[in-house]
Amino acid sequence: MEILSVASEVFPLIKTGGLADVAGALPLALKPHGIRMRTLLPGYPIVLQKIGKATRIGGFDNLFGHPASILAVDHHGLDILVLDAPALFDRDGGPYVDKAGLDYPDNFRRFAALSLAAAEIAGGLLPDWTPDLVHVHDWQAALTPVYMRFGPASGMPTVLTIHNIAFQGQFGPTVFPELALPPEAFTVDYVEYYGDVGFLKGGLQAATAITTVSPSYAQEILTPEFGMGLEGLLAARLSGLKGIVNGIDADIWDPRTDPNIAAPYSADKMKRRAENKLALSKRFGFDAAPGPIFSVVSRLTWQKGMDVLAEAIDDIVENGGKLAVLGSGDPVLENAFLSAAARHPGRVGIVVGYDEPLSHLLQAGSDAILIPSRFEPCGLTQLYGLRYGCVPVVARTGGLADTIIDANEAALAARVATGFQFSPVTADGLRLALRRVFALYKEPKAWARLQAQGMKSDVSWDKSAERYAALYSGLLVKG
Ligand SMILES: Nc1ncnc2c1ncn2[C@@H]1O[C@H](COP(=O)(O)OP(=O)(O)O[C@H]2O[C@H](CO)[C@@H](O)[C@H](O)[C@H]2O)[C@@H](O)[C@H]1O
Repeated sequence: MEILSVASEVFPLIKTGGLADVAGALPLALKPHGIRMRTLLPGYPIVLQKIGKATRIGGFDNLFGHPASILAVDHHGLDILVLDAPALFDRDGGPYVDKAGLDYPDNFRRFAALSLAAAEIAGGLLPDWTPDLVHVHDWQAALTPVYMRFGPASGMPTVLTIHNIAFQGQFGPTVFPELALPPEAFTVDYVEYYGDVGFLKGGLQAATAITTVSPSYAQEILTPEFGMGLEGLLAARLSGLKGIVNGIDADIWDPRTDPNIAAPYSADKMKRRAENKLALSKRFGFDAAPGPIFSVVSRLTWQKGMDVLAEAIDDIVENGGKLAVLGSGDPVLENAFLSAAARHPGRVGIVVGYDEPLSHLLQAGSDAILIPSRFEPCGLTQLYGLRYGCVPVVARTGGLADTIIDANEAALAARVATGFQFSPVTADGLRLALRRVFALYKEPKAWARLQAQGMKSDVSWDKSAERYAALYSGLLVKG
């Protein structure tokens, strides 16, 4: 089976969040199922630099006013197609925002171009390859199924995966004439969305099947609280909606071989984990007092409940804990953590920014990772935590609820607990959970069992890749 995957970020070429991890890991996980997945992404400068020499296998004389090429390359086992369109992607800032952190004003055009290029590939642009099915991710690729409906690949099945319904790619109606879509696409059946143009909305209407990244989130987005305005549309498409939980790349995230950590360890050789805790303490300037280190690796945003955590920091310190934060985002929240670090020297530290190697050391060296998200489609950091014996403390929502087994008395007695869940997502809710964490941490045997149980959890892609493979096969049979 030949599949074209389309995403705006793909690890290890470009990553700003979990989408990249998934888009980079799924193709490898599908290989044993006889599926060849080629992944199209934009040719940002860093991507072109990382791929090095690539072959031009097709192109456009005029893609939204400019020439563009499709480059092909094998990058560490990933079959990569790059849309090299310098007028759209050769920019100084990040993939979506400029150096000042502002959205590029032509984002609608940049990601419409990605989607149109994908639809053209599906329609036979490349002389030697057409896919059997197209799988697109998030709003940046969501117009692909819409373009396909109006082009030569109109009969080809498509899958749209929602990684976060909060990001919808909504633009004013004036962009519509620039999208090279026929007038009938500006209707409620396609991209028209309360008078605006909705990229995700159009994709949800046009895709053959819709998935999201956990079964609980698939249910939640049917409600007004989590659906962010799209709950009605999703309810109408219920038979085509499925939740498939993310896995993790077990080679990149392996404490036995991870080059980013201070000392390797495994479930049966946990002693050396302490060296990582020491290295982490040094990196964050922590004092030598005993007690658990809590970590955060996250965008610092309201979605991630970081304001709630900021309120509970003093309690962590009063109970003898420490907090190491890696992240960036909302300046108000960055400042809240910076001032907590100033208030509690040796106990609270924050690295503002994005640091992939440090994110590994945090999983290997801290005792527990805090994920107090208000909503979480899947979440990956709790899965990394499980694999690294870093106990996840999570809000009971979305994929967090699906992947962590709360250490309540019954689960502890049955030896199936893997972390802590709490709700509601308030400072008091979190404080109650922290109280349970501190109590269990004081029982080294019980704590070690919790870590061991987590490390035994299957966080690989195996089962989920099977589910995607079954979904694709079903669509192809129907098609
Ligand atoms: N400052 C930093 N430095 C280094 N690494 C950092 C970092 N901040 C975050 N990361 C890394 O970025 C990834 C974030 O993963 P999340 O699951 O939290 O996804 P995110 O909310 O971005 O995306 C959405 O997509 C994913 C994938 O489907 C869903 O799991 C999730 O619920 C949904 O919100 C992790 O690999 C994490 O280690």
